[in-house]
Amino acid sequence: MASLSFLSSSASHFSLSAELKPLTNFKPFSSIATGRRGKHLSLLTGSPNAGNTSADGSNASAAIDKLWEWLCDKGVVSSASVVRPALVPEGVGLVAQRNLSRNEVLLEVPKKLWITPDTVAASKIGSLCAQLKPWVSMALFLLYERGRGDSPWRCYLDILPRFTNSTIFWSEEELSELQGTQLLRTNLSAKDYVLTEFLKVEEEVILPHNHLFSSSISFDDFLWAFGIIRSRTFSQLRGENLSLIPLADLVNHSSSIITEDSSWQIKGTGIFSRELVFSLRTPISVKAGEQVFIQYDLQKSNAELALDYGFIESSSDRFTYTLTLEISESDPFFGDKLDIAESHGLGQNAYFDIILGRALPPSLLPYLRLVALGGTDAFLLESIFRNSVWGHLELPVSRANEELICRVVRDACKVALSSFQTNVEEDDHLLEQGVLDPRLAIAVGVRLGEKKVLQQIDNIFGEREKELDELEYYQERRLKQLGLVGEQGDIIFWESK
Ligand SMILES: C[S@@+](CC[C@H](N)C(=O)[O-])C[C@H]1O[C@@H](n2cnc3c(N)ncnc32)[C@H](O)[C@@H]1O
Repeated sequence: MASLSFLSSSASHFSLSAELKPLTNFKPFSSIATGRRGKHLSLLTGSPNAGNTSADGSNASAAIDKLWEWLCDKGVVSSASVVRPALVPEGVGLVAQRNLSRNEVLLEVPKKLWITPDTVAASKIGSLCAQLKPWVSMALFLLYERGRGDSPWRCYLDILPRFTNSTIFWSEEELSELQGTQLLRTNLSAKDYVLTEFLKVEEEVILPHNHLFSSSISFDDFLWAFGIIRSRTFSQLRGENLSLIPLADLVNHSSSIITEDSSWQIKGTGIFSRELVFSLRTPISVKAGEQVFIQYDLQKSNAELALDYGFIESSSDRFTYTLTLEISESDPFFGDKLDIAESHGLGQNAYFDIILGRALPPSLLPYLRLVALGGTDAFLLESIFRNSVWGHLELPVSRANEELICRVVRDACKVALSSFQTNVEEDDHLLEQGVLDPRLAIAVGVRLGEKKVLQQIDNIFGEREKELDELEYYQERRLKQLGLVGEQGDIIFWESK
């Protein structure tokens, strides 16, 4: 992911430099592209490379029917169930079998049917996976089970898509539409991360135990498993709690559902509530025959939605640009600045998500002023100011400091904007033209959003630059506090009579 980075250098002449640098804040749970486009409804039949596309929908429908039978056998669903899986525009989804009221329970999946790190531990490959990260062990488990002819998970594996429109599955050509975006960098670091994990697990587990895996496992296979886990796990079920919940993971996302309340819960049932079930509810009322949707995660930006699930939204709240600021180690005041930043919950590097149409994050300006602080303003870094310095940084410190942060931010925005191939008008025009390929629509939406946020940041600091002469700075505020400035801003002198 690209980000704006402001490195303070020689504070004595207030020089800051702006550069684009990779952002390393891809959150794992938090190249090789498959080269397949568009059609998302491709279901697995044994291996992603041998999957049937569901262009005619018949193979997909057969796989859905088998899943249903399997779930009936397990006692999870019955003819009385209120939802059933079906083919929908988003792939497979859950369709209401009768009118449903808000908060009605849709399904309950017992823990024995979840795929979790515990499921892996109890399997034949469990002992090999003990030291692995939860998601890596689950990825390996999916691939191990996929390779077994008699897998007890076959009916579930067969409804998993071969790919989604997540950017991790895009071809180089498709990715070129993201040129200049932070998403492109994040996607790269995500794939690098998966590759690193793959090479490690290949060397430590897969190759030494080749006989356990019926076919060789490639990076493409591992990436598929990563994409499946990433797109199908519920937001709060991460780390050790990472779980794939068959049937519940068929529910699709809708932007029109904006409730903050979670649509699911894990609760105890049976005698003494000992058996855990995953219970999914509908956040809104739904008519018989309509698809049930939930809100996946209100906090995710469009770049995160594109990377995790392969779709974006049009809401401006989803468009963000992450500013990365850094206190340079070569700054003569590095230690003091770091100390001040850390005592306010920030560090040597600080990331600020700027959201389209929203005010700047409150700690951005103080941090920027801190990074830029130097010269005659450096006295604020002295230890006697340690308890009050942040308060001073929340307001303009000096004209030079304020001018410097405006200039650096605006220069960095211009550099970032110049790295896109298209401008806002061209992207708007493309979107107005109508139906785009789904991946191109994601690319255009994301790059347009990032550019709009960059323009917004540039405008904010541009306006600030115009006000530099009117702003009140530290010295003036201090004189006022001491009663040394008159009503008109004139300095009061005491002359001896
Ligand atoms: C948890 S799965 C839901 C089941 C999935 N539709 C399937 O066919 O298996 C999440 C995936 O469904 C698709 N999806 C869910 N909501 C969507 C939406 N609003 N628009 C487009 N695709 C969506 C995306 O491919 C996403 O990665």
